[in-house]
Formats: sequence, structure tokens, C-alpha cells
Amino acid sequence: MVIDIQQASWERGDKQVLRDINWKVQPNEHWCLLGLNGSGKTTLLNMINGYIWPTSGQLSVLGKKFGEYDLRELRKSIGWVSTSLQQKLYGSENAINIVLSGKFATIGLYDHTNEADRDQALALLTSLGCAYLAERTYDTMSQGERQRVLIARALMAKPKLLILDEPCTGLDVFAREQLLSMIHKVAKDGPTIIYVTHHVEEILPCFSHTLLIKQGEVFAAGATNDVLTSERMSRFFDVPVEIERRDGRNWLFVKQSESLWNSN
Ligand SMILES: Nc1ncnc2c1ncn2[C@@H]1O[C@H](COP(=O)(O)OP(=O)(O)OP(=O)(O)O)[C@@H](O)[C@H]1O
Repeated sequence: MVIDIQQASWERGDKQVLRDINWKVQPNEHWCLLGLNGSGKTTLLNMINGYIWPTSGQLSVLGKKFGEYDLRELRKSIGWVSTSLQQKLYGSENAINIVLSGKFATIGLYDHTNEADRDQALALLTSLGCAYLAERTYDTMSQGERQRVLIARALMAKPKLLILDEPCTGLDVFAREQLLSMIHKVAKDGPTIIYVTHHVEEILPCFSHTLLIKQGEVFAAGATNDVLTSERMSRFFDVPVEIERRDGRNWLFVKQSESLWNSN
């Protein structure tokens, strides 16, 4: 099993940030993790990566039970693309070196690399449609280009689990669709993906399963098409919404709601 979380909670002071989380991810599944701001998504990811420990409950990732395994070793098998990673990178580094640094999980490239590493890095950039960026520095890339380079960097370490934490933030609609098409390709024969978002329309058909998290609790988890119904999503958002399925994607429409429009 890729992720097995049983009755996991996490408290900070008198606040229960995560409450009785149960979540199982099998190797042949890709999951979308959907929740509003402050619902606990980042906290859950921090737990999966071993940066925080559940206050109660149990968790194992890639078959390794926490407390019985070297987390630094485990993290080598997990790729995590997030805004905080973006902010750590050096603007003067070029794309090929950024991708190569993924092999060593370092910010900046200090270790020796060989011809085969460079070939692999270039192949990854090519498969993500950005071979043209190889010699370009990070500070000259657009947001969409940066995200693709960071996904290539994460794949360089051949992870078994790839976490994409709101990768479409800040992208215009076309850059978003381009990035999503790359993610769709990666999902085909790549690692298990956990895709984190606030936006229903980003859930590609390859995301077979969806976990809804609300106020620190699992609101629903299961096959995406079962989870994403108008009725359930209205309860999830506490606002009447309608889900429309088109070309395998789900689109969310907020119904004219007096409570929402008059809330300001
Ligand atoms: N170390 C901490 N101490 C106290 N409260 C915390 C801590 N970390 C997170 N929280 C609180 O827990 C809740 C969940 O935070 P979290 O960052 O996991 O949400 P999120 O779903 O990732 O939100 P966003 O979509 O805005 O990134 C928030 O109310 C946050 O303020």
C-alpha cells in the first residue's frame, strides 16, 4: 500500500488540526486531495512526509511504518512539488541543473553528475515539453515553465509517490491546461500521484480517486465520480453548487446563493 493512515489526529495547543483521518492509497490509484483554505491539506502532507507525527493513530507510507524507519530514506522515494520548494530555488540556476539536483534532493547542484544523469534530466525536460529551457535560468521562466521543471526535478529521483501541491496556482487558463496535459502524461506510467487543489475542474480523469477534507476531517473518500456529486459538493462547501461532467472533467457552478452574495 502506498499510504495507510488509520485514525490519525494532530493537535496543536487546544486546536485539533486533523481529526481521526482514515485514508488508504493503493499503488494503481492516483488521488486528488480537495479542501478549502485551512482545511488541513498541508498538515496532512507534512504528516505523510514525516515532518510531523500524529498525536494519535497510525500511519505507514510506502509500506514503512513511522517510528520504525529512517524518514530521510523514505523521503527519497517521495517527490513533493510545492510553492515553498519554488521559493527555495536559486534564480540563477539553469533548468538542467535544477532537474539534476533532484537526484540528490538538494537545492543547488553540488554533487558530481555523469553523462547518463544529464541524458536522463534532458529526457525528463523533453517529456514535459520544456527541453528548450535546459540552459535557461530559473528567474527567466514563466510560472508554468517553472512548475514543469520542478516536476521533472521530482521525477529525477524516480519517486514512488509524487505529491503535486496546488501546481496550477498563478497560471492563466491556457498555461493551466498545458500543465495538466503534462501531468496526465506523467500519470500514465509514472509514480502514484497525490494532486492537491481547491479547484474541482483540475481533477483530470486519471485521478481515479478523490479525498475531500473539511475542517480537519475526511468529508468523503472514494472513486472520483462517486464523490463529486452536486449534492455532496453542496454539503462540502456549505453553498449550493452544481457539478457538470464534460469530457471526463468536472466543472463546478455556484448557484446564485443569497447567503453568498449578500455576505459582504
Ligand atoms: N503549527 C500549527 N500551529 C497551530 N495551528 C496550525 C499549525 N499548522 C496548521 N495550523 C492550522 O491548522 C489549519 C489547517 O492548516 P493547513 O495549512 O493544513 O491547511 P490547508 O488546507 O493546507 O490550507 P491552504 O489551502 O490555505 O494551504 C489552519 O487553521 C492552520 O492555521
